Amino acid sequence: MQISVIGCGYLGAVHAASMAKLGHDVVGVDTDVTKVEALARGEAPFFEPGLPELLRDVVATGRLSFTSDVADVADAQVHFVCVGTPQRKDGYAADLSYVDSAVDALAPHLASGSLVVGKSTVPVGTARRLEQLVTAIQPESGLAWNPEFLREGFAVKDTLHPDRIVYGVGEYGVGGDSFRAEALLDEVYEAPLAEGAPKLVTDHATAELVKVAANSFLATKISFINAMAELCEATGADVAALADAIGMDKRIGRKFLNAGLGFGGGCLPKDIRAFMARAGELGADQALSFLAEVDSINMRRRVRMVDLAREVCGGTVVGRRIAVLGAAFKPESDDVRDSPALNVAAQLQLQGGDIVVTDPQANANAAKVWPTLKFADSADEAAEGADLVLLLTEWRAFRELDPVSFGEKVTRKRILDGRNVLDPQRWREAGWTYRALGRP
Ligand SMILES: NC(=O)C1=CN([C@@H]2O[C@H](COP(=O)(O)OP(=O)(O)OC[C@H]3O[C@@H](n4cnc5c(N)ncnc54)[C@H](O)[C@@H]3O)[C@@H](O)[C@H]2O)C=CC1
Ligand SMILES: O=C(O)[C@H]1O[C@H](OP(=O)(O)OP(=O)(O)OC[C@H]2O[C@@H](n3ccc(=O)[nH]c3=O)[C@H](O)[C@@H]2O)[C@H](O)[C@@H](O)[C@@H]1O
Repeated sequence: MQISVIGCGYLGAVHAASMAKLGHDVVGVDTDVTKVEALARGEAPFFEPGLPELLRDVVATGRLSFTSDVADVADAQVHFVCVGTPQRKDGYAADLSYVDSAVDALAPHLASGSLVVGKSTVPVGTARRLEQLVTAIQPESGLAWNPEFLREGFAVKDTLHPDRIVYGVGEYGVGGDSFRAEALLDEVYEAPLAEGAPKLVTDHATAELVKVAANSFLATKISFINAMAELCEATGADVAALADAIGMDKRIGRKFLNAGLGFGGGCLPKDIRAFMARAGELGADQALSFLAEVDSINMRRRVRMVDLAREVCGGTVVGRRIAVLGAAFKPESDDVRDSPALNVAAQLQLQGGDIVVTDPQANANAAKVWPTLKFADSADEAAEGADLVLLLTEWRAFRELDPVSFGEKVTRKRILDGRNVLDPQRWREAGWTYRALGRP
């Protein structure tokens, strides 16, 4: 099948390459010409495990190409919209300007019988509005919403082998027939469906809500355990043991109960805020008032880490050399959007600390956001002469540090484990002062 993917960022580049891997003929479209040129050479413009190999593989088959001109995709039967929906600068709502301009630019090129498929995360109601816009220009077309649940760091695997596939089909569907929209998507996802991925077909609004509800639930789970961490800190209890114990209840589950610095990234924080904003517009703000608490518990973790660093440094960080291990919002990613690690590093620098950051993949992106920070190529280099070490993104290289040899680099053996991933006993036995969020 001929497919286009509009917007080739973290989501779209992986989606385009994966669809070509499934055997489709795919054209990726992006307004960023540099990105298009890199992708056309088969180079991933960001770090994502498995993506470089996949891109090289499918670009070489000729099934995947890239363009910055949306007119080039007029022959496609299915068009996936994967552009960004960041938080607006003037509040919590999602900025839909990229989605609107992508669909506006695409609509005049839609062939009869083609389907526009939204994958970006949008406020409920967007699909219906866009469907009216699209069918006004090409009445023999339709629009479906097919939310994406991939995780950065596992994006290729999550796309090729999804936990579930959700289609939100419209009232009209292609040429007035919503079954046609479903049939086209079945053809796109033939391989994962044949592998047993569950499929859920619903209306536009439910599909849009499934996505933000899932991210809100994940965010709530993380803030729940971080609220327990606050209690643990007040009582001397251990949140890691608590998470293990409650997680053994199959109804609760241990996943997404890792307490620490909390959630960041280009999705969870902005999605819960956009969801609250949309609920307000719909007159249902009370229903989601708990998400404001989820957000503030999360943001408090960053403040707590900064306070703890100051406390361990004897009341001030002014002039203290602090090594920050991690800048990405999570391991296996170079994404620093709303990164808790980078936020803490920046706050400590603003308070007068002499901060050296190191991240296996995200140094360059972090330097674009905070050019005044110093960056090192390794944990050892960052730790040289440090008065304090902060582990803020749990890359394997940091989790596996040897406390004995690492201890030889620093001036003072003090470490704050912002992700609860080190063995406190081992580090203490090697002479370190070990502190973590939510642990005695
Ligand atoms: N990053 C992730 O892991 C996931 C993201 N999502 C959602 O997917 C959407 C995209 O997210 P990311 O890929 O992370 O964002 P991103 O910022 O990495 O990528 C967006 C891309 O769209 C391009 N673009 C903007 N306007 C365009 C236009 N008019 N025509 C063509 N290209 C255009 C940009 O140049 C950029 O390359 C968001 O709604 C996000 O919430 C959903 C699931 C996972
Ligand atoms: O909509 C999206 O873009 C995606 O958002 C998240 O994926 P992602 O942002 O890649 O990363 P997660 O693995 O969910 O982690 C998010 C943040 O939560 C933090 N986290 C995660 C788990 C945990 O137990 N504790 C915790 O603090 C991570 O460190 C990270 O900062 C969801 O997991 C995906 O299903 C979704 O598709």
